Amino acid sequence: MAIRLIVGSDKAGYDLKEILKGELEGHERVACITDVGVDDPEGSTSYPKVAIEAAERVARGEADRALLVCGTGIGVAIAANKVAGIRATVAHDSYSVERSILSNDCQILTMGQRVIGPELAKRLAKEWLTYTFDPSSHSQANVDDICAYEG
Ligand SMILES: O=C[C@H](O)[C@H](O)COP(=O)(O)O
Repeated sequence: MAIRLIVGSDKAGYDLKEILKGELEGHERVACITDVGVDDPEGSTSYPKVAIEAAERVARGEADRALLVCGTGIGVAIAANKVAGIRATVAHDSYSVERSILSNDCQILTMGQRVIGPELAKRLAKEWLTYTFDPSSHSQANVDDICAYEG
């Protein structure tokens, strides 16, 4: 099933967010893209506010996944993980991107504009879309333990 995707960033991630949005628009695995900001390179909304807005939309079932960018990818991951039910991680390599879905069933992938180049980021984002968590895999029990802690 095609993915309803959210993208978002602070100003430190704006350029890469725009590049990734452009790359994924019209992708066969993407049903739609909702951009929760920032809307320009000087946008003043903080990374926690953008990340929490995106994560809450995913948690409410309004979108399936989010791709968030800040300077490092760390801040948006920390903030998104504060939202109940959300599993978010920064990843800048192919194996971690794969395992974020297949091991951890993460709904949110984050990247850092100051860390990764745009061509690798585009490739990883497209790879990310090809993976689907298998609830019959052994990894489900691990994810269940995370969910059980959240209550
Ligand atoms: O994780 C935080 C991000 O990298 C953010 O874009 C920049 O945060 P800073 O300005 O506090 O370094």
